[in-house]
Amino acid sequence: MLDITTLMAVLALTTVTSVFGLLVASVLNRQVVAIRYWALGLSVIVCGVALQSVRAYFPLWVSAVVITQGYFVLLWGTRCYRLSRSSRGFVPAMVIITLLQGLVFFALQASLRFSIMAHSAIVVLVAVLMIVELWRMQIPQRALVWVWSGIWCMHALLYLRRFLLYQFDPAYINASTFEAAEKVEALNYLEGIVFLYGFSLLCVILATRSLQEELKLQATRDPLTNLLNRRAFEEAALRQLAISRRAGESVALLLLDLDKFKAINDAHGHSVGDEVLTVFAAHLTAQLRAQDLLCRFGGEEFVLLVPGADSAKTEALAERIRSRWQKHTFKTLHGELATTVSIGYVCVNDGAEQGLYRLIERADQALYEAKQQGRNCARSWQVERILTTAGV
Ligand SMILES: Nc1nc2c(ncn2[C@@H]2O[C@H](COP(=O)(O)OP(=O)(O)OP(=O)(O)O)[C@@H](O)[C@H]2O)c(=O)[nH]1
Repeated sequence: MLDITTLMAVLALTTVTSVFGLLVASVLNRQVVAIRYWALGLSVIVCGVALQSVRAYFPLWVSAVVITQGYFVLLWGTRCYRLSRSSRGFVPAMVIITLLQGLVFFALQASLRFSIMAHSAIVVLVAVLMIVELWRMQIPQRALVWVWSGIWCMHALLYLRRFLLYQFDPAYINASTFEAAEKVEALNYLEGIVFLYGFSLLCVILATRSLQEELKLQATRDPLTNLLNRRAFEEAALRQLAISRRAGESVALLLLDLDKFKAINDAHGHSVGDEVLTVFAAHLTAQLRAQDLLCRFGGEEFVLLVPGADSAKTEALAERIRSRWQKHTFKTLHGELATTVSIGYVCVNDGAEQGLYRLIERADQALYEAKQQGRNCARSWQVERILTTAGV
């Protein structure tokens, strides 16, 4: 049998090193909000355990509230991790949980057995929610989610066992002092050591993964509209064109340019201009299929690659985008604002033998035509005719 004093000393050391490691990691990974909560949660648990060790001066129910509170802070961190941002309402939520737990543990303070059972039930509940939170995320590295689940499952099972022992086993039921109860909990201390090291290591790995995702996003996305940026689009479009070429399928490329955008900026300010760009990006995204590639090409210009689209489909798509967009209105300080878009497109049936840059060049020529023809219209590079002149 393992010596309980040794186990407690190792557990204390583990807790201190884990908390220290997480605090350092939270300072180094400031962008990842979750790790701050995880570090804070473990620190709160450490404070609770410290209070427990000076129970001669502090009522035991206070340390029970503090320890279980720490678990809820960890849960809050995992929620922030899932949402990829700081979630509002942390302070009110924690105040409510503290009050509720305070009431429960204060009411149960006369019974060590029921206090320990309540403590165990709360830990089991939080452990289950910790697992659910991570599974709700679509993390591609499934191994991470499984290890996280394994660690929290083990923690939940140990506390469930503890709950059941205090419910049914006379040896535990009759342990009337904290010292006596501690002696039958060697397994919990042992698990605590594994849990703390495993959990803090996983927190650091998850934070690193989150940072990598963020960097990838910054490298491939336009920050204002969240569409593909030019570089990412070119890479994806070249890949798609090679696939289309092999399959011998048609492909369309559309260049879309918001009309008189400079005038919008000048009259209503840059923030309204930004709003128009964001809403236009959402307007386009809503009309596309998963395989279509949409990119903010620069300024108020967007490019769209539609695999498998023939001339008729492309014409219909361009017209749909154009006609629906002119119905959008924006509320501004100077009243309602409506904008229009000009579109130039090119459609090839031979699997895009011309290559990406040739297609862009041709769509650009068609767009130039559309602008020359008075804007708010779509022009094809092949068949030089205006699809509609509505609103011109
Ligand atoms: N608000 C905002 N404006 C931008 C952004 N990027 C580029 N612009 C502005 O977009 C305007 C583009 O103006 P122009 O290229 O003259 O085109 P236009 O006014 O739309 O005229 P036509 O294309 O001929 O209809 C410029 O004033 C840029 O400052 C952005 O991210 N946000």
